[in-house]
Amino acid sequence: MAGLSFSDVSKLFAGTRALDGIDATIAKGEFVALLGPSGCGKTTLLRLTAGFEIPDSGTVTLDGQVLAGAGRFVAPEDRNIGIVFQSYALWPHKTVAGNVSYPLEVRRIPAAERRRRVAEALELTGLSALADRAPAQLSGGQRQRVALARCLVADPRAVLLDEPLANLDLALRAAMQEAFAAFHRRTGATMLYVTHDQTEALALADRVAVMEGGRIRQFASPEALYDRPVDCFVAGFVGDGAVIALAGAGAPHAGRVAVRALGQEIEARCDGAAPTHLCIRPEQLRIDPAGPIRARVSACTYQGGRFRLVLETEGDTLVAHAPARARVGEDMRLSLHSPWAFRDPASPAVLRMLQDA
Ligand SMILES: Nc1ncnc2c1ncn2[C@@H]1O[C@H](COP(=O)(O)OP(=O)(O)OP(=O)(O)O)[C@@H](O)[C@H]1O
Repeated sequence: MAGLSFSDVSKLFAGTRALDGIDATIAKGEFVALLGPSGCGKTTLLRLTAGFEIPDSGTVTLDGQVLAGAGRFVAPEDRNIGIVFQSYALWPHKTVAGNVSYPLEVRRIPAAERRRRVAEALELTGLSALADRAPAQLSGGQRQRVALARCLVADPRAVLLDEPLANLDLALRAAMQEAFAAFHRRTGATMLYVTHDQTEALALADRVAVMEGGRIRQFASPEALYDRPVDCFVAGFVGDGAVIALAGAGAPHAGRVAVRALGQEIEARCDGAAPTHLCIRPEQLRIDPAGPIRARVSACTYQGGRFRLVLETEGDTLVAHAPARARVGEDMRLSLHSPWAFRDPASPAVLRMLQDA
C-alpha cells in the first residue's frame, strides 16, 4: 500500500547528526506518532517530510512519488502536505471561515466549491457554529481546530502535526486528543504526529516510532511498545516500571525463559533471543505476604484510585501499585507475574559476545 516512506535518511547540522539512517514506512491512512526526548530528531524528520529541510542522504517517498533523494527535490508548496504547528498561525483579521477558505482562494478554487469545502471542514472539526468569529474570540483548543480545518480543506495527501497540543492546558489536551482521534477516523488521512508526551502518543497513534539520537529505536503499536520493548531505552522511556539487568538466563523456549533477577529464579516472557534485561511493569508486581521478593517502600504517591509505590530491593528499584497508602520505610513482600525479558543490543554482555565472535 502506498504511503509515506523513509529509506536510509540522514541529516547532519554543523556536526550534529540530527537523523541517522531512518528507515520507516507509514501506510496510507495510518496515524503514526514520533515520540522521543528533546533533540532526538522528531522535528527534523517532520521538516524533511514537509520539504523545509533537504536530507543529506536517503530517500523520502509519498504515495510512490520521490519527494527528496536520488537527485530529486519537490518544493514544499508542490507536495500537498498539510501542517499543523504548535502556534496556530491564524490570520487575526480573517474570520474562522475566512482562515479556512484561504488555501482554496490561493489555489483559485471557484467560490461555490470553496463554500462547500469550507462548510465540510468546519463540520468535521466541530466549528460550524463559530464560522463568523475572529481568532481572538476563540479558546486555544478552538484555534487549534481552525488550524486543523484550514489544513484539511486543501485535501492533503498527508497531515503533519508538530506538538499541536503543547500550548493547551491538561483538560483541553484530553478533549483535543479525542477530537484528533475522531477526525482521523472520519477522514482516514495519513497523519504523522510529533510529541514528547508519551500518554498522547500511546493514546492517539496506530503505531509509535520511538526515537533517540537521530535513530528509530522501535516502531510498533502502543501495546507492543509497552509489553515488549526491544531495548533498555524504550523499556525505560515508554510506560512506568523498572528495567533491571539479569544475573543469568536459561535457554528461551516457546516464548518463555527462566531468568535470575532480584535474587530469584523468575519465569518471563521473551522473543527467543537470549535475554540480558527484564522490564517489570507495575501491574506485574503484586503485594503478597507469601511472595518471594523482599522490598522496602521508599516513596508513595496518590494517583487517583490507587497509590504508586517505589520499592527498594537489594540493588534494584521497583514500581508497584497498591490499593492503600503505604508508609515510607515499610517492608513488603512481592510476587512477580510474567515480566518481559529482552536482549539489549548495547548491553555489556551482548557487546562482549560480539567482540569475541
Ligand atoms: N537548524 C539547525 N541547526 C543546527 N542544529 C540543529 C538545527 N535543527 C536541529 N538541530 C539539532 O538537531 C538535533 C535534532 O533536533 P530536532 O529539532 O529534530 O529534535 P526534536 O526531537 O524535535 O527536539 P524537541 O522535542 O526539543 O523539539 C538537535 O541536536 C538539534 O539541536
